[in-house]
This record gives sequence, C-alpha cells and structure tokens, in this order.
Amino acid sequence: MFTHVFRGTFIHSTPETALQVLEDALLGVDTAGKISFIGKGENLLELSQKFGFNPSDVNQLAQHEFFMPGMIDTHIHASQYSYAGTALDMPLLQWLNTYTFPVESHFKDLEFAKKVYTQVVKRTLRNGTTTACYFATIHTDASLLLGQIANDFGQRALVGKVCMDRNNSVKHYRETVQESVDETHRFIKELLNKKYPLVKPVVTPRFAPSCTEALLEQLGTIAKNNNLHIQSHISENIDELKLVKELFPDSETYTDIYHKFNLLTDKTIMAHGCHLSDKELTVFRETGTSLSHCPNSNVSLCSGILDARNVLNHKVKLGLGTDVAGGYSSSILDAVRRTLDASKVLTIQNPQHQTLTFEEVFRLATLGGSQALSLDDQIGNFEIGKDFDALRVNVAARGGPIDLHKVDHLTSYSLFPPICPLKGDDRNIVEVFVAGRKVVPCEDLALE
Ligand SMILES: Nc1nc2[nH]cnc2c(=O)[nH]1
Ligand SMILES: [Zn+2]
Repeated sequence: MFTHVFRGTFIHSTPETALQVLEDALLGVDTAGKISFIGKGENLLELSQKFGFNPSDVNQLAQHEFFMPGMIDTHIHASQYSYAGTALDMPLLQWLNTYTFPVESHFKDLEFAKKVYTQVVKRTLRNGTTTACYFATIHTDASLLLGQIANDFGQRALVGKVCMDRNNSVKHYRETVQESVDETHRFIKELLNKKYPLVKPVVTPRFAPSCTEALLEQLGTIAKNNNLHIQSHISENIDELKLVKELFPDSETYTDIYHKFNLLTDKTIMAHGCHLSDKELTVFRETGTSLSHCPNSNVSLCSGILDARNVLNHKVKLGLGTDVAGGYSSSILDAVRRTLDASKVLTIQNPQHQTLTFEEVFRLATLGGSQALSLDDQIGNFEIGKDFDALRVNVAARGGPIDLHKVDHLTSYSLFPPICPLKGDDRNIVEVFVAGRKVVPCEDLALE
C-alpha cells in the first residue's frame, strides 16, 4: 500500500555524488512514510504491476517542479526566535549576557514558551526544515513543550533542555549541578515516555564556560548510559577561547575539555568550531563528533569564518545550522548562501583556497546534516528504505522571487538546482513532507 506515488524530477545527494538529478523518476512512499521504490517514469506500467499501485493515482509534478530532500538545521535555539534579526551589535560573550540570558530566563512562563515555540516550529517547517536540532532553555517543562509542539506539527526534532550551572551575569538564569542533573533525567524520561515517533532528547551542556567540570562529567555519564545525542558549542569566538583557558587551565585545548568528560561521541554535534586546530579536528574525526557550520551567526556576531573545506578534508561530519538568534535567519536556504559566501571570502583572502561548490553545499544542507545528526540511516536523501522527508519545489511559483528566462545554452541541470537555493525562498517550497506526512500546507486545521 502506498500513500503517494510521485512522478517528476528528483534532486538529491549521495556520498559519491554531491548532486544527482533523476529526471522523470517515479517514487513510491508506503503507509509507514518510507520510500519503497524509485524507478524510471517510462517504466510506469511495469512498476505499477510490480509494486501494486494504480497508474491513475500517480501524482505528476508540474513542468517547473522538482523534489529535493528536506533540509536539516543542525543547530538552532528555539528560545531565541523571538528576537531573531535584532540585537546583533555585540560580540558573543556580551551578547549572551545582555540579550540572550535575560530573554531565555522568560521561558519559565509556559504561555510565552508556547507562543514562541509554536512560531519557530511553524516557520522552520515553512522554510523547508524537516529536521531541527534545537536548544531550548534550562526549563524542563518548557523544553518538553517544544518536543510536543514539534510532534504536533510533524517536524522531526532533537530537543535539548539546556544545562548551565555557571552564569555570573544573570544569576537567576542558572541551575545547581544537582538541579541540572535531576532535571536532565526528568526531561529525558518524560520526553521518551511520550513516545513521539520523530522527537528525541539531546543532552545539552550550553558550552564549557557555562558549566563546571562536575556538571560536564555527569552529563557525559547520562548521555552514555542512555545512548543519547549530545550538543554544545565550541571554539566560536576568540574571547571565548581566552575565557575557556582561564576557567579550565588544566586542559590543553577546548576539545580536550569535552573529550575528557566523554562528551565527544558519534552522536555529538558541536556548533561553530571556527577556531579549532587541525589537531582538534583529528579528535573530532576519531570520536565521530560532527560540526554544525553556522555562517550567518559567525558573521553576524563577528566570531570568525569556519574553513569548511578543511573540516571536510579532515573527514569530520559537517552539517549546516542557522544558530538563531546569533544568526538572524531561520532558513537553511540562507545558510546555503552564507556557506558559499564564507568559502568565497576565504578564497578572496587566499586564492589557493579550494572554494566549496554549490553542489557540495546542497549536500551539506541535506545528506551532510543527516550524517552530522547520525540520522543518515533514516533521512538525508531518496534512498529506498529511508523516510520520505522532502520538499516539493516550484521554481516558477506564482508570486515567488524567480523570473524564468529561456536560456537555450543552459541545460535544465545547470538552470534548476542552483537557482532555487540561491535565488529562491519559502515561496518556492510548495509542499513539505516529513515521514510521508504532508506538513506544509498544514492539513490539520486544528493546528492552523
Ligand atoms: N551563538 C551562540 N553561541 C553560544 N555559546 C553559548 N551559548 C550560545 C548561544 O546561545 N549562541
Ligand atoms: Zn548556538
């Protein structure tokens, strides 16, 4: 039994090919939301007999439409969505103390949390983020609410209750070690008890300067005992590195701090890493830790520019993140553009630098993100057996930002794939599917 059979152009990445275009393909999605077959449109009759569907049930894409995998935001602060686009006039540490911690402390108020979390889930889905790896705040009940909202709207999500037992600037926004550990246990237990099919908890020490060694140690143990994902920040900004040296004088590098407490695993996602050394990248590679590249944030907070090429050369898993609200855009299409810009800035500074290609960045936004979150056995491209997380894109969407021109010397390959991520926006994303369920436009009126 199938919930959908689509016919048209499918664009995705594989480990071998950064961008593969499957023209006139037929793709079937079963009732569990998984891709059950993919074949050639010209073999419609044969495929319909083999897989048991009616050719008249095929959903044919229009001329300027294609499917691409859903995009993956490997690092976003749901709790910072309310002020995204403002307050970017300070570097990281002052920005945290002046804006971020005071705003996050308000998430004790569940009404406020519900409003902001509903907005961020709806907006990111609308922007084509089918999977988001979220930071919430230190508040367990509000973090559980974020998990519930993601589940209700059908977004795949990793949700982290933030842990921090050090904060001298906003003293009411911190926990004791014991509170942080107890509430992390409660968060994990209550979220897992909900049995949401697409939402998982993630152990979330904010970053080393917000945590004592005692807390980091316990969080490493909790993640290990429960085989959970871990997320944090690393090596984002030079002043942060100086602070880390002062607070952890015995550790040789920033990476060593997390490593020492078993926080670097093949289910760990570290944001930024702009200033990591090659030696530290080797530890990332050896432990299977991934990096989330957040170029909008890195420029907006004047933090630094990640050399994504060097990360890839070290065979470290790499995905893209919006890092709202350090990054002012909640769209991974924006992260695609900024990743290319950041790479080109490095080439301007050093013509020997090997600029990332559009195709490679498309892969980072999709398959790369799934690898970074260790979910590539379930999502990231259109492989048979994976969940159908997909965007139906119409390059020529009415009212959209793209005017099509007939350019005879360009093939459809060179015209379509780059134009949408580089010139397009959410108006071009006409439908969004997560695990086979259409979540945009939202079919459930109760959620509108
Ligand atoms: N960009 C960013 N970096 C951080 N480092 C610790 N907390 C944060 C945060 O909220 N945003
Ligand atoms: Zn962040």
